[in-house]
Amino acid sequence: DEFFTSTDKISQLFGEEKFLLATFSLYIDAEEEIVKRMKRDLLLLQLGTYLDPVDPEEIKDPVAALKLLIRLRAEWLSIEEYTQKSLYKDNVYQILLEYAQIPQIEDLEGAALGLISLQELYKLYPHNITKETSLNADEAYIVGLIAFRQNKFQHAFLWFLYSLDRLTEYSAITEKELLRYLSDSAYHFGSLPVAMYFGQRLLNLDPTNDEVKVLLNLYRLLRFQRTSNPDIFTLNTQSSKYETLCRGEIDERTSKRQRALSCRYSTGGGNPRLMYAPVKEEVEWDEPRIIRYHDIISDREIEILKNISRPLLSRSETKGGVSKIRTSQSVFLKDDNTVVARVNQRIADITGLSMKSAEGLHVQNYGIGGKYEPHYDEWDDENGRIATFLIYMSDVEIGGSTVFPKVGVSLKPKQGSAVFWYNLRKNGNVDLNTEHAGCPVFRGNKWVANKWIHEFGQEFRRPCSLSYSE
Ligand SMILES: O=C(O)CCC(=O)C(=O)O
Ligand SMILES: [Fe+2]
Repeated sequence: DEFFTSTDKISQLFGEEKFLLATFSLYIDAEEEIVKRMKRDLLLLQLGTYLDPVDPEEIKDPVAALKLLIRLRAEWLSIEEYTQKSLYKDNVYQILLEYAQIPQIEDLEGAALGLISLQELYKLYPHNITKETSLNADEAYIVGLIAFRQNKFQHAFLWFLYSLDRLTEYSAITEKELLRYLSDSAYHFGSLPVAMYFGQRLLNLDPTNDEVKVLLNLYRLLRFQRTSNPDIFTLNTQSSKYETLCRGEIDERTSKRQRALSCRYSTGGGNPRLMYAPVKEEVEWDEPRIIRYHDIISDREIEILKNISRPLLSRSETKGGVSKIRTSQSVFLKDDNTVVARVNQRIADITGLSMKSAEGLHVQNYGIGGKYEPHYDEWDDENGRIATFLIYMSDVEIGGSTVFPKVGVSLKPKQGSAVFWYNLRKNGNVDLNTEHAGCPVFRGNKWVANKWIHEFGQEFRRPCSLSYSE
């Protein structure tokens, strides 16, 4: 409205002024109320970390790692809700918060799926895997929800059940929501009586819930049409050879054959650099020949390699790009660093192969349940990956072995040691028995470094053969 052209209108403004100031005062009260709420929420968050601390040492436990991701994300969401509404736009703290490193939803999903793949491999129930670090009802619900969205209905069911068991008055998730998810996941898994049981419990709590009434009627009808009724309470997954090996189940024949293999000191065929410091060489398998070299890299060199790699790590890829079959981060290091160059030289000395056409040293760190499913290192190249030199830069407490499912071999990571094998036979064909995998890491931080050695330059070092069988 226009005021200056009418004194009558101007006199109305007196009332307006009173209103303005009174409202401003109320506004400040409301802001104060928000500050109070922020302080209360901060206290709750602090209390949460105090009562249920995550120890950085414990991150090698997959549940502790997942818990930290879930909590950080939840904390961030509640802080963000306030700061986005804040009066003080773009103040320094808001900017600092914006740049904080917060796990994304994909992190939670990946971590929960890593956990579930460990449960599948080792047949672990939620109460088994949370022996060291327990999850509260809300955290367990999140794991269940991620499993549900990935159609892993049995695991979803078991996690919802675990959550229901831990429900308290402080939980954000409610009994009704959990019962609904329990019923739904049992239905999708195919266990109709269980779906009906939890549906009925929900209806008892919430008698006016018409949707559940409809569902229960549907389940009753379906019950007579369906024949199978799988037991949702018992984990019963079928295992491949890869999974059995990862669980550490080695058959008697394999271990007998392994015991017959030998161990010796080697000078790399009289290499002057190895004459006075021969390497400890152990034959891990005869066909394909897999050799383990002990103490070929020092703890100090390992620390240096980890330190230069840390800021450069990014999600490892496979032939088809980023993939669920390979969950690790890695980086190819350039040869200009002295430690990298020294390690390259040592590999050349030990293997007697030329590093001229080799790839840069590839440092790799695995995540929660991190693995690399069975694959060949050779990518059908003209100048193929003739051999692999795999250095273990850490021990792994549980899981994380390198396994060869075709021949039944399992190699346990041992810090400072390396394993070596030829991917290609002398006739240039891929040795199909060199298919291998990095097993899911169950507990520990697994670091490895690969050196992929290529064909070009090896003509006189590893003579070719025209024979079909060599
Ligand atoms: O981590 C392992 O044990 C195996 C790694 C591997 O096979 C690869 O990176 O190609
Ligand atoms: Fe590999």
